[in-house]
Amino acid sequence: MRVAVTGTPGTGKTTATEHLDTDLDIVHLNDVIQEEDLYTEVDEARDSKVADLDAVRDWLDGREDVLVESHLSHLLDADRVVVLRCAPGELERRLIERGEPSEKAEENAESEALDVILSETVRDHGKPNVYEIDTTDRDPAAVADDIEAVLAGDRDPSAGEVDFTEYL
Ligand SMILES: Nc1ncnc2c1ncn2[C@@H]1O[C@H](COP(=O)(O)OP(=O)(O)OP(=O)(O)O)[C@@H](O)[C@H]1O
Repeated sequence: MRVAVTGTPGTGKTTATEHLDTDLDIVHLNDVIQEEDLYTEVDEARDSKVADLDAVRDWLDGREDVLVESHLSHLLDADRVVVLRCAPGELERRLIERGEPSEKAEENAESEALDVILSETVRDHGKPNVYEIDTTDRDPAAVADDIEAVLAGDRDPSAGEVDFTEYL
């Protein structure tokens, strides 16, 4: 089984997946992209690298029973996709606290309010394979418990129930 855990930067994918108790191999994809040079170019303006998704797919090919964590993971094949959500104000606060520039924090908060990643996920994977989890005001261990429920098949699919449009 391949599970993707996606969500806007700051929703807590890395932190929550570090708390998981699972037999799946956890792939922190952004680290792999850096370490294995799986990018096509460096975006100087955003101080980030543009991932080479074909190279990422090749790297993942043949790896069974993985949980792939990244804001890009929903762009890859997966059996189930977990989309972590966070209220935009709290998301911005988390990113600033992590040391991100305010522009980047604001941009991500707006993207979260607009459901960008959720929409892409539903478009590419279909609603029955999507599991939305709101992380606002929840600690990482509780979020990890919810992800474990998805892995165990104990949680129903959901998409669009979290509504942050009041922040727009
Ligand atoms: N449930 C939570 N409650 C409060 N703060 C959290 C929670 N989860 C993560 N954080 C904090 O928010 C920041 C972002 O978390 P994290 O790096 O796990 O997000 P991410 O979604 O993996 O981001 P990226 O896509 O950039 O890797 C970190 O400083 C982390 O300590």
